[in-house]
Amino acid sequence: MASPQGSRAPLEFGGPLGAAALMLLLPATMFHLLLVAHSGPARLLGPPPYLPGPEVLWSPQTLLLWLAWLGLQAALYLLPARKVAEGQELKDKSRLRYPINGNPIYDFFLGRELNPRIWSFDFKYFCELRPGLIGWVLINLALLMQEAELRGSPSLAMWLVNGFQLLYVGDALWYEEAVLTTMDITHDGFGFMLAFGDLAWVPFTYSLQAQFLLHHPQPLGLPMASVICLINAVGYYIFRGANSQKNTFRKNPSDPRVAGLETIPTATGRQLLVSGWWGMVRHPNYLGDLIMALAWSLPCGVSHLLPYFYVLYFTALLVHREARDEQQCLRKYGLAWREYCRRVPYRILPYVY
Ligand SMILES: NC(=O)C1=CN([C@@H]2O[C@H](COP(=O)(O)OP(=O)(O)OC[C@H]3O[C@@H](n4cnc5c(N)ncnc54)[C@H](OP(=O)(O)O)[C@@H]3O)[C@@H](O)[C@H]2O)C=CC1
Ligand SMILES: CC(C)CCC[C@@H](C)[C@H]1CC=C2C3=C(CC[C@@]21C)[C@@]1(C)CC[C@H](O)C(C)(C)[C@@H]1CC3
Repeated sequence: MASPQGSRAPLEFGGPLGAAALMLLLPATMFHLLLVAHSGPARLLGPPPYLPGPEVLWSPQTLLLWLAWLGLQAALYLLPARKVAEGQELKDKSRLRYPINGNPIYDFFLGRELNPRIWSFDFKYFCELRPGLIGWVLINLALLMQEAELRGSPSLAMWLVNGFQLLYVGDALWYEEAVLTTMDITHDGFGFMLAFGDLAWVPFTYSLQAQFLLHHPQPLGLPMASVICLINAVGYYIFRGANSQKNTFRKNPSDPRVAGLETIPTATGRQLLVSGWWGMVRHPNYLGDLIMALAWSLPCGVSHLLPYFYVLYFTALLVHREARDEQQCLRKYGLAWREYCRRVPYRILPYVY
């Protein structure tokens, strides 16, 4: 197994200090969001309405339920009847690495092991998708049912949020293999960031809009709902189009769907797309994802900032992620990457950023 970063790779996320701060801030933010979503004023920036005592936070049944959920997902993951896909080849496959003076806080946050496995059970790949994403959909569904119980039927806003996010998760599971080329799998280790991110942050904060709607019902008329559906459809079209175009190209550049696209050759033998979606901005998939994020918040109205937390967080995450990817591509492709940046100057939003 290899370490995700070489010993001289520059530190990311603000190094050990940034990593330590994030490990305190992220769980605190998650609890704050959940407490505030349930409170009357639902103020994103105010103090939490109350602090739950340990008797509320600790429940053996909940722990058992959580372990059963992970156990079930692990059992399904291990089923022998499954498709096996190949991941990216590691550069130093044949060499053992001995970490010297690694920073424990930074390493704990980003993880030292790139592919922690026991036999064929890959912890990072397992956690990245199924438990958190399906858990998110189940939490949304539970909130929808609770709303039906409380008010006679689920609101239109709740249906939209559930529908949009179900489509997003369904898409991720349908194109499961594509996760193998994401930065999380190819570059990042399996540390606090991904373990907490996948298993806690995704199901609990990504379901914030549905949690908000349960406690703060919002009127939504059909014309506005149609506009929001259109926004989500445009976002999904860009997100899926861009991701599929790159994945098809990376698998087989002479596939007729991508063979006509203009490319830049690189010293590694790989090529960079410079027309189609990837000629519009350098991260068209992020743009689509962000448009969808907006569509998930709009059904919650504009009276509160809280449901827009996801849009704000996600913009920050993708801007930071884009910068990290940029550094990695510059290291990988050198001059060819500079040429790509010259030909496609905007990163995420055409003519703006
Ligand atoms: N919902 C959520 O919380 C999150 C969702 N996402 C989504 O995950 C998806 C994957 O994102 P991510 O892993 O960050 O990165 P991308 O799928 O955007 O992949 C970036 C890589 O694509 C390749 N590439 C870049 N430009 C080109 C080009 N012009 N032509 C060909 N290949 C190119 C490079 O790798 P190489 O050349 O080695 O192939 C680069 O490192 C995105 O859709 C994103 O929106 C991401 C983070 C969080
Ligand atoms: C806790 C921190 C603030 C941030 C942690 C980040 C993680 C939550 C995200 C990093 C990359 C992710 C991806 C998805 C979910 C969120 C995390 C884990 C993804 C599985 C969502 C569905 C998409 O279709 C995808 C492209 C498969 C995503 C891959 C990246």
